[in-house]
Amino acid sequence: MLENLKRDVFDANLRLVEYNLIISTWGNVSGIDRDKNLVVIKPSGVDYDEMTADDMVVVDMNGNVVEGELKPSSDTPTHIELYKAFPGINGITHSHSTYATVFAQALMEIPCLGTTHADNFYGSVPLTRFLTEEEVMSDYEKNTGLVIIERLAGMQIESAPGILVAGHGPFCWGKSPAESVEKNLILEKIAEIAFKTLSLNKDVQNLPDYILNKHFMRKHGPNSYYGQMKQQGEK
Ligand SMILES: O=C(CO)[C@@H](O)[C@H](O)COP(=O)(O)O
Repeated sequence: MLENLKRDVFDANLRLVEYNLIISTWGNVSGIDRDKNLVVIKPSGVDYDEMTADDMVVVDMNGNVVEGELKPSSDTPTHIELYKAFPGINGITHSHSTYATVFAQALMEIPCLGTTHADNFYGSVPLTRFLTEEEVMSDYEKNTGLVIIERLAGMQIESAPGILVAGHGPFCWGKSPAESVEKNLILEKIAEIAFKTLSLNKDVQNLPDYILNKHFMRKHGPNSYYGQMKQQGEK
């Protein structure tokens, strides 16, 4: 079942390796069939060079395996919570890409210091809080999804196609599994540039709002959430 989506998810997972966003079996990419309300995700702990499209695991929105011999990614509950909360996304990538993970472990949002950042993220790349001990012990992966949703409350998903989970790493999303990987690649480059910029000048100021707005609106246009808000005279 869902052979085409399995192939898309498989190809997207291989892109994590191709783009050097992961090592070992770190990270995972999933996709969702919104008509069938089923998620396809990478199997847990399987080497990418041994993985096949047929190994992709199909789960329902409660995380129950509908098809697949292997155990679904350990982060499956996180992916499911994000799909439930954000109906506009159809692909999710989680990795431990180096510079994004450095900011996540340093408990720092990635400040908007330049135009390539402004083209892709409206302002700083957000950071979640740590999960509480109770959240970790009760349902770690589901609660990881819930703290992401909590942090993004009031924001538009297109304005921040990715987030940093405190002490953990980045989660990114898009209209497809492939797009969610591209967002992680962009996030990782933005994080690297910001890290090196701050290493040169720790007191550097953020990009002025008028440049941020120009770039974000040029890329996302007046029909985007922020385009409409700007037209209504709000931030
Ligand atoms: O976040 C983590 C571990 O911190 C996971 O991304 C693992 O690194 C990969 O787990 P599987 O997808 O293989 O279960």
